[in-house]
Amino acid sequence: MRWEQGIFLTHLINQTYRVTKCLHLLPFCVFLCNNTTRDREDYLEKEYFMTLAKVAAQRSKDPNTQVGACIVNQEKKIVGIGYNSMPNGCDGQLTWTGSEDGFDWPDTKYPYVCHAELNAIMNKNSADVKGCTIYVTLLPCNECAKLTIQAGISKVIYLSDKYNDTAVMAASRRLLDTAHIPYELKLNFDSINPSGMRNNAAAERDEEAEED
Ligand SMILES: Nc1nc(=O)n([C@H]2C[C@H](O)[C@@H](COP(=O)(O)O)O2)cc1CO
Repeated sequence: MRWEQGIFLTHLINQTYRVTKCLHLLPFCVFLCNNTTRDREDYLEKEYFMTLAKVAAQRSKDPNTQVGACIVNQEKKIVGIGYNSMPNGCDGQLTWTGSEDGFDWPDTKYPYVCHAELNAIMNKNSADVKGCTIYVTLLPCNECAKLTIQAGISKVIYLSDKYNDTAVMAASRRLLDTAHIPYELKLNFDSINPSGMRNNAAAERDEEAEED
């Protein structure tokens, strides 16, 4: 061995010794790297937007079914939000009567109510909603499916399909399928009504009546 090689070897041994002295810090460095430089992976996305749709639903004055919708663009920005309501200026002047027996169609809410999807699209704060995803707490009806298609929305995520077996929803699914718009049932949320405020209030009233 030449003397230059000797010096180099001594230097190498010295460095290795220094590194091994710090090896106990390695797990800490890995922890730091994992926790400070990487994005969290379990952040909310679909649940976040669906929760906003659920909150919007709570603004509805429909005593029977409250629906909310939240439209999100490809940058994951909210561009529209809405809930089922009577048309502007018509609050308190039209009935909320639903499908109860004994009422003709013009005397129910159905010809008049603006669905959550329509309101979310109309409330948009962007030029259009092309390529957006709509989060809606109830599967869109055929009229809203048409609206969704014509507005250029490219995906539907819904929470409840309580009217799944009706002709209206069959037509809606046919429309969405034909227009190649995927619709996805977002599970792991309570259905829209059981824990709703109206029902809680009704349950509380029932409990109070039972106590009296
Ligand atoms: N996708 C939907 N968006 C909506 O905003 N709605 C609204 C219209 C009515 O106000 C209510 C349905 O009333 P009911 O038939 O469950 O008492 O929900 C309904 C659907 C489903 O058809």
